[in-house]
Amino acid sequence: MIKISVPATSANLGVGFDCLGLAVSLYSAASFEPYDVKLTISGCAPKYQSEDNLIYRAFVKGCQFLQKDVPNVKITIDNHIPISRGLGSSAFCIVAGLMGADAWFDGGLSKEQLLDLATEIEGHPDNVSPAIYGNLGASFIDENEVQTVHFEVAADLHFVALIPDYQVSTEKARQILPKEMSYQTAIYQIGHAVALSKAFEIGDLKLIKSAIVDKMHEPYRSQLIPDYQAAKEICQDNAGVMYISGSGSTMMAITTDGDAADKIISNIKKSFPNWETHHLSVDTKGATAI
Ligand SMILES: Nc1ncnc2c1ncn2[C@@H]1O[C@H](COP(=O)(O)OP(=O)(O)O)[C@@H](O)[C@H]1O
Ligand SMILES: N[C@@H](CCOP(=O)(O)O)C(=O)O
Repeated sequence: MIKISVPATSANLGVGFDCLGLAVSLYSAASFEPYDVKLTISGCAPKYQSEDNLIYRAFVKGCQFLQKDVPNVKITIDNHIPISRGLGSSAFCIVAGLMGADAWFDGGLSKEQLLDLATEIEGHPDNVSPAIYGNLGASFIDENEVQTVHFEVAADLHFVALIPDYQVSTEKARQILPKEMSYQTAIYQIGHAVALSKAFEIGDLKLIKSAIVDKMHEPYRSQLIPDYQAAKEICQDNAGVMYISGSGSTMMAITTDGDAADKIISNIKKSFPNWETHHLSVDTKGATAI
């Protein structure tokens, strides 16, 4: 049996819209086995148990790229990444499906090929890059070729995923964004994004706090998260800083102190007892066949 484990990913990191993404220590896995009918899928809601399933679609794309007939397959999902919450559940599906096909045929796909194929399906590289490589990825697309570089993140940074009990669809969160932005805002974003990447690498929380403040998507998307302001205040009151993870609804807190992370969790639980929270570290390995 082939089993692919993929880390959750937190995209954008504030100012790095569609470019920056971080792999974190929360994992989902998908297993692939030969079967006697075309397709059977378990471990997900009935609405995802069809040929439209994103893991299967990526598996088919992987087979086609390797010029192999798509085999009958049983897919079993062991899911821990909440769906449509801004933690890269779609990147998990895409990377797992492609790597499943590669392992099935011993196809020898390079990570670069995997990243190109995964980005083609996802449309943006910021989740799939760290899902494949681990760590913090900075990526861009040039004439259909995806370029990515990786930063190791300082080990003393703590991440806390604050996951509301409501979803935000990535599609809707992209539609509400303005079509243009000014030169002035572009200059602001570039300077902040470059400084933020360094701040993560050296673990400088003071610099993270000023560099992470986004003007490109977060002011618009915060309107889709009714509890954004309250969550932000809880993080700030407990020596942390917070950004919208991916397109939301998850908000990610960063601290340099385990006690502060625990305080953020207990205060969030008091105000929002139905939210899920996870105290996370950075995943350094990316997706693996296990
Ligand atoms: N465990 C899963 N099982 C089946 N489909 C999934 C799973 N996780 C994610 N998906 C697919 O990915 C979509 C969510 O993608 P998206 O809205 O981009 O959210 P996210 O922010 O979690 O990546 C779902 O609608 C579904 O098609
Ligand atoms: N850059 C994308 C990232 C979406 O991430 P997801 O985890 O919400 O799928 C965006 O912000 O739209």
